[in-house]
Parts: sequence; structure tokens; C-alpha cells
Amino acid sequence: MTQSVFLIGPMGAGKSTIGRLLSQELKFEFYDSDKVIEDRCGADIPWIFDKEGEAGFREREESVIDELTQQKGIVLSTGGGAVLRAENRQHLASRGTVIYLCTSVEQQLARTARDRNRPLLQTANPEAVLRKLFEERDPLYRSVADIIIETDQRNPRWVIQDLKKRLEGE
Ligand SMILES: Nc1ncnc2c1ncn2[C@@H]1O[C@H](COP(=O)(O)OP(=O)(O)O)[C@@H](O)[C@H]1O
Ligand SMILES: O=C(O)C1=C[C@@H](OP(=O)(O)O)[C@@H](O)[C@H](O)C1
Ligand SMILES: [Mg+2]
Repeated sequence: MTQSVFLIGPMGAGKSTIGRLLSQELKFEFYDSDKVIEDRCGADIPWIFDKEGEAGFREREESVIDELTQQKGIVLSTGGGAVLRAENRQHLASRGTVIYLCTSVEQQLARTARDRNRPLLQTANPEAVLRKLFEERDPLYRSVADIIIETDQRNPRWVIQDLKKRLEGE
């Protein structure tokens, strides 16, 4: 398996965590598009949203995804909104194996509760936001996914083992 692997899915699905572990298992280079954006900008995601708006963040995200998806033999964890732009969906779908990590809104809330780094969830009702995002984005995730993995009630190690088996069958 020499194709790159791209992880997509909603906030708290485990893309960043599982991407890193999977890259170690596969001995692939690991990238997290959010981290690359932050490093290049010299600021964190809340700062970018604050100063440039979500639109500014999406511009940065598109250019990083276009660049990174051209690399071979990497694991790339994307941000939850990476599938919003058609250009991103096309690059992800055509340049590697796309894995959709899905999880319930309840798990998303539990896993993101202590982390202040997600501006879209800094609201009085993060549950309503996550439900709306699910309605909008689940069809987009499905439209580009080669493999869909449920991560509720499964620890990251278990998810990796399942993923490795599924990737070998690809
Ligand atoms: N399968 C899992 N089971 C339990 N906790 C998880 C799982 N996957 C991720 N987590 C935890 O959830 C939090 C969010 O994970 P993260 O990888 O940042 O998600 P994402 O990048 O998809 O937003 C982290 O604290 C991580 O340790
Ligand atoms: O769902 C989204 O639109 C976002 C998800 C975040 O990444 P994670 O999915 O890794 O939390 C990050 O890219 C940004 O806060 C926007
Ligand atoms: Mg992440």
C-alpha cells in the first residue's frame, strides 16, 4: 500500500489522534492540515478565525490541502470542514485513500469539551452546532470516502487495527 491516506470527519472523530498513530504503523510521514496552517501562519486557529474570519481560514486550508495531497505515502488528517469546498473534495478523492471517521454527536461533545481550540464550538449550544454540521457535511464526507469507520465505543488502538485490515483489502 503506497497510496497516501487522508482522514476526514467531524470535530472530535479522532482524525488528528488516529492519523498520527496510523502514520507510525504504516511508517508514513504524518501531516495535520490544521497544524500546518497554524505553523505557517504563526498563529493558532482561534486567532485566524478572529482576524480573517472562517473564509480566511478556508482559503489557507484549501491551499494546504492542495499542496499536501500531492505528496505520496503520507497520512493527512484534515479539519472537519475540509470537505466543504469542491476543490478539496476532488483533490482528496483523486489523490489517495479517503477514510471517513464517524462518531455520534454525544461522543463529539465529550471529546471536544475541554479543548478551546475549535472556534465553531465556542457557542452557548455546541450540540446544536454539531447536529447542524452533521446534516450539512455527512453527505459530503460520504461522497468522497473509500472507507467508513465508526469510532464510537472504540479506542484509538482498536480503530487503527481495523483500519489497517481495511486498507490491506483496498
Ligand atoms: N476512538 C477514540 N476513543 C476515545 N477518545 C478518542 C478517540 N479518538 C480521539 N479521542 C480523543 O478525542 C479528542 C479529540 O480527538 P482529535 O484527534 O483531536 O479529533 P479530530 O482531529 O477529529 O477533531 C482527543 O482528546 C482524543 O484523545
Ligand atoms: O469542522 C470544522 O469546520 C473545523 C474543524 C477543526 O478541525 P478538527 O476537525 O480536527 O477539530 C478546525 O479545522 C477548525 O476549527 C474548523
Ligand atoms: Mg484534528
